[in-house]
Amino acid sequence: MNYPPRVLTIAGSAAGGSAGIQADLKTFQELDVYGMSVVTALVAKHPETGKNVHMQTQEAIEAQFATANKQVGIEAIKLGMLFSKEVIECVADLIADSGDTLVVDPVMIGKMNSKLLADDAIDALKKELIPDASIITPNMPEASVLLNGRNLENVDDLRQAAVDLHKLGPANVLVKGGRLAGDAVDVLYDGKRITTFSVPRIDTEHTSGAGCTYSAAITAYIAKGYSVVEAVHAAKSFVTTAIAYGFSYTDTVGPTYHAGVRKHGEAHTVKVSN
Ligand SMILES: Nc1ncnc2c1ncn2[C@@H]1O[C@H](COP(=O)(O)OP(=O)(O)O)[C@@H](O)[C@H]1O
Ligand SMILES: Cc1ncc(COP(=O)(O)OP(=O)(O)O)c(N)n1
Repeated sequence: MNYPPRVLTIAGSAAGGSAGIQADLKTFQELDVYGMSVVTALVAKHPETGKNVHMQTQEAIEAQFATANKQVGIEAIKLGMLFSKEVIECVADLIADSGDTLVVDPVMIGKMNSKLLADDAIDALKKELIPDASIITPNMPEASVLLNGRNLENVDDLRQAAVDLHKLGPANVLVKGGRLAGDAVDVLYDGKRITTFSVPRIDTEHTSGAGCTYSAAITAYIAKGYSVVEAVHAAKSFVTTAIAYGFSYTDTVGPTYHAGVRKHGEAHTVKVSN
């Protein structure tokens, strides 16, 4: 029997279910890879104290990783919210010799404005994890922070950002243009060639967790044997359909619909150009 590829997300738990570990595992399931998790923190706002980020101990992080690694085995790893310098250093140690595909989503701030990376952790992310990544997937504000505050406004800015971020050492850089005016264009740079992936912007505010869903889908497709370009193409199509069927149970920004492709048939068409 052929078993599905084993994929691990190391990220924060988003209690509301739209992002983080929850988005990653839903995406892994939709794409038929075997999902496992290391929870670094719980993100959930306490109604009285207002405390939003509840860190897990280093011991708990190490225990989860050891379980996934020894009891199951890992083909690909996705990193999401790590929050602190200490967790980044711990995760860097844990995965140091893994040789697995490594997708780094440099999560910093959620769409609801929750702070998901401490200021003093940015340098550690740049030095300890990004250089070893198979691909990094910053959105525009994250790319801007990684480039020391550079202003990014249009697709040409995204192209230059991808080229400059590549100098930090990752094999591939995907800068996501979710916040561009007009079409939703993402730019991939592999050190030699720029490829752009574009879809018409969908008129919705329910995009919570879109970035997590996208990077989880990229991880899943690479684990299934796609090249990086093929994986980004397929993942962009998957996340676009998830965004198209995004919804909300309340009057706040709602989740993307991870089951969009399964429930509604064909995934969205993505224009790919060099
Ligand atoms: N309204 C939209 N219509 C279509 N695609 C979108 C829309 N908003 C974001 N995207 C796409 O969703 C993916 C996630 O991007 P983004 O929202 O920028 O990430 P993040 O959730 O990390 O902030 C990207 O492919 C981006 O182009
Ligand atoms: C626990 C947790 N991790 C990551 C995010 C950010 O998710 P992302 O898909 O990058 O963007 P938002 O749409 O949520 O801003 C999160 N919110 N929570």
